Amino acid sequence: MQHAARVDPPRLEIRNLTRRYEGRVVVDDVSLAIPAGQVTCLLGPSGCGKSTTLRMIAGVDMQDEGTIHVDGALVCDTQFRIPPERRSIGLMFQDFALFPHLSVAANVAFGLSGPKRAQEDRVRGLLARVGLEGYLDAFPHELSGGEQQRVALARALAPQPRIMLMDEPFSGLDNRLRDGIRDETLELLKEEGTSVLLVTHEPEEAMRMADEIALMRDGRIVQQGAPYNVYNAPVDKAAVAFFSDINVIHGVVRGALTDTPFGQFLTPGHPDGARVDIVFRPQHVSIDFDRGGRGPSPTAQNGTPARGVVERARFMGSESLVEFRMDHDGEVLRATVPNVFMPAVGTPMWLSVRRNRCFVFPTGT
Ligand SMILES: Nc1ncnc2c1ncn2[C@@H]1O[C@H](COP(=O)(O)OP(=O)(O)OP(=O)(O)O)[C@@H](O)[C@H]1O
Repeated sequence: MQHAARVDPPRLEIRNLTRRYEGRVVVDDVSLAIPAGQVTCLLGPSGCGKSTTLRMIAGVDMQDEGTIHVDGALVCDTQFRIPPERRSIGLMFQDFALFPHLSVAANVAFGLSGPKRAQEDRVRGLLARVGLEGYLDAFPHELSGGEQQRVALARALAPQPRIMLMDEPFSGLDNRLRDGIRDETLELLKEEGTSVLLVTHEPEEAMRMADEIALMRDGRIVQQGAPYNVYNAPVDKAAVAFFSDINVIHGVVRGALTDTPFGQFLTPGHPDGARVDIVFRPQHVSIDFDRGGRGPSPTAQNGTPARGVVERARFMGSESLVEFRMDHDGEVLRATVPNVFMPAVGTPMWLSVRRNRCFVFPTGT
C-alpha cells in the first residue's frame, strides 16, 4: 500500500484577511504562508496596511474576514479567537519598550514559566548570545538604544515562540548600529528556527533580511517572491519604483515592436496600437562622450544611443548620479556611474540602455 508523503503545514498561514475601519478597507483579502524557519518581509509604503495585518496576527486587532492558522491549527476566524498570549507568537516593535523598573535579566525572564533554574539558564544563554552577559543586573535606562533592542530580542525569543512578528524593529537605531544589529538578529532567529514576519517600508531592509518579500500596496499584496525575483521581475511600474529611481520612455506598439529614440524594442504580448512604458533603472544606463556630434555604434545589447546634455551631477558615495536633459523630448533621464563622475553641466553625452534590463508595461498601469 502506498502512503502519500506527509507535508508539514506552514508555520503561519493567513487566508483572505480583510480589515475595515469606518467602512474603509485597509487590509484587503491578504493571504500569506510562512514555512518554519523562514523570514518573510511585508514591504510597502506608509499606510498600506502592514501594521494592521501584523496586529491581527498578534491577536490585538480582529479581522472582519479571513482566518489565521499556526502549524495547521486554527488560531482565529471571525467567530473563534485564541487570545494573544496563547498563540506562541513573539513581538518586537520599534517602541516595544522594556519594563523600566525591571532588571535586564527580569525583563528577559518576563514571559517564562517552569523551574527557576531552567529560566535562569535560558536568560543567561540568550543574553550571552546577544553579547550582553555582563548586563544581567543592569536596568534599561543604563543601556544604549542598540543594547536595549538586543534585550528586547532576547525577551521576545525567551519563551521560544514559533513565530516572531517584527514591526520596523530597527528604525529607532542610528545607521551605524543598524546593519550590525540586523545581521545579528537574523542570525539568532535562524539559529532558533523561528519563523518571522517583519514589517518594513525600507526596501534595503527587506532585501537584507528576507527569504521572501511580500510587496503590499493599498491593503493588498501585489507581488510575492524571493528578493531577487521581486527586484528583477517586478509586476508593474510602481513595483520597480519602490526599489530604486526609475527612467521611463513611452512608445506605441506596432507588430510586437515599439520604436523609441533608443531603437526598436521587442514588445511581444502587447496589442497593436497599445501605448507602453519602457522602464529601466539608472544603473542600467551606460554613457559615452560625444565625438563631434556622434555617439557609439548601436549594439544588440544596448540598442541605439540617444543624446542628452548633463543637467546635474551628484556624488552619492559609492556612485555618482547624473541627470540628462534628452534632445529628443526634453525629458530627464538618470544614470548612475560607479565612483566619482561629475561632468560639467551642459556637457553633451550619449546614453544607451541595457535591453535585457528593461521592463515593459501598458501605460497607466
Ligand atoms: N484603529 C484605527 N482606526 C482607524 N483607522 C486606522 C486604525 N489603525 C490604522 N488605521 C488606518 O489604516 C491604514 C493602514 O494603517 P497601518 O498602520 O496598518 O499602515 P502601515 O502600512 O503599517 O503604515 P506605517 O508604515 O506608517 O505604520 C491607515 O490609513 C491608517 O490610518
